[in-house]
Amino acid sequence: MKLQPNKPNKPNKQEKPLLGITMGDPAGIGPEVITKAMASRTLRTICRPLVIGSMPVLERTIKSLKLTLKAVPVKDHEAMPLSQGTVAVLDPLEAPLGRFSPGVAAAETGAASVSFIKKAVTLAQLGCIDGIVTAPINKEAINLAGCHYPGHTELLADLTQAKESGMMIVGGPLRIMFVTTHVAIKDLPGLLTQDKIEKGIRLAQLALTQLYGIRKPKIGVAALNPHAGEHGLFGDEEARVILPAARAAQAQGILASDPLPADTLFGKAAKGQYDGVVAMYHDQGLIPLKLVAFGTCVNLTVGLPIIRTSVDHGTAFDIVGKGIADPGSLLEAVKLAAKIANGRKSARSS
Ligand SMILES: NC(=O)c1ccc[n+]([C@@H]2O[C@H](COP(=O)([O-])OP(=O)(O)OC[C@H]3O[C@@H](n4cnc5c(N)ncnc54)[C@H](O)[C@@H]3O)[C@@H](O)[C@H]2O)c1
Ligand SMILES: N[C@H](C(=O)O)[C@H](O)COP(=O)(O)O
Repeated sequence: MKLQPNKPNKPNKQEKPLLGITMGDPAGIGPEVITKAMASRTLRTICRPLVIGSMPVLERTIKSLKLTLKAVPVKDHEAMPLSQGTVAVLDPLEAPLGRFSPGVAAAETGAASVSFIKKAVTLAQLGCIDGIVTAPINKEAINLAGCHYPGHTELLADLTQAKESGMMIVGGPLRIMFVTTHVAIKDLPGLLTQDKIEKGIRLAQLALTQLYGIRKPKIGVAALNPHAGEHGLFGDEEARVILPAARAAQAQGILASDPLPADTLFGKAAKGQYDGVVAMYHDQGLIPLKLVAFGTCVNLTVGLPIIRTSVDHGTAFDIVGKGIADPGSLLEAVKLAAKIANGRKSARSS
């Protein structure tokens, strides 16, 4: 059997989606969470998994965790072993990854993690896989390797030439779309523009309607400053850019709120008053998310031409090699990618 391009016009509804799972930074906990997830029965009931990563690293991880799994190499467009107990691995590196220090950011492992992502994107674009699920990269390491991106989100947007895309993270009762991602707090006021906030609201609307099937989602738009700026007393971003963006979205029929004090908005969303929230910056949305659901949240890039989900955690260098990394978020990311892929297959065949 070959890793053939899937036929978009004749989808096989019975077949589980084929998902490429990128290893992330080999010096982080990516290999461990992938290996643990591969050993669980759940994963194979959801999808046909293909690990895109370093073969020797995966073999070492299986050994150190004392798991009865066998890593089987897969070359481009080649046979794919799918039985329980085997892990199909596509290693795209020209030479096997050499020795490296686990738990340390380095150019070599950073470069490897970028190669895994690029390979997965190519396979998804060719239709050989139905979507990609990414294990964590280390942003410092990819930058040491000369890949000057703040994260997967922006790299994937460029690789796929997405017109409009952005980061959404879902977990527990919260679905949060981010206007900015990895930026310094001191640069935030200059980076928050009406255009970017409108885009965040549009992407939240897209995800909530198309992926979650909510016909008229209620979207809470977070303010930036304490008490939503208190009429200019604590900042003018609300009046200058956030309110105009919210009003522009409202004029298009989107049920977006005016800017709301962020300290109470997330609690309201958690109780179901909002279907999703647009957060102005990383920690504004990620602190509530990770407080209520760390380990089960899923990061989703909305607006890409390919399916991409990811874990809610990073490379966790402090626990590498200890055998205690939790694969929960990876399993949730696989479930969501498979659900989206199945939905698209059904839509194509109906
Ligand atoms: N999806 C991604 O690629 C992604 C996501 C988040 C962070 N990162 C990157 O990871 C690196 C480290 O970031 P960080 O230290 O802020 O966050 P982190 O998530 O790596 O670690 C934060 C804390 O959570 C713990 N932790 C994380 N994942 C865990 C798991 N699966 N099981 C048990 N404990 C876990 C760690 O041990 C650590 O104490 C950075 O380079 C960051 O940019 C990547
Ligand atoms: N902000 C995310 C988190 O903290 O979980 C993560 O760093 C996302 O990064 P990517 O753009 O690499 O998905």
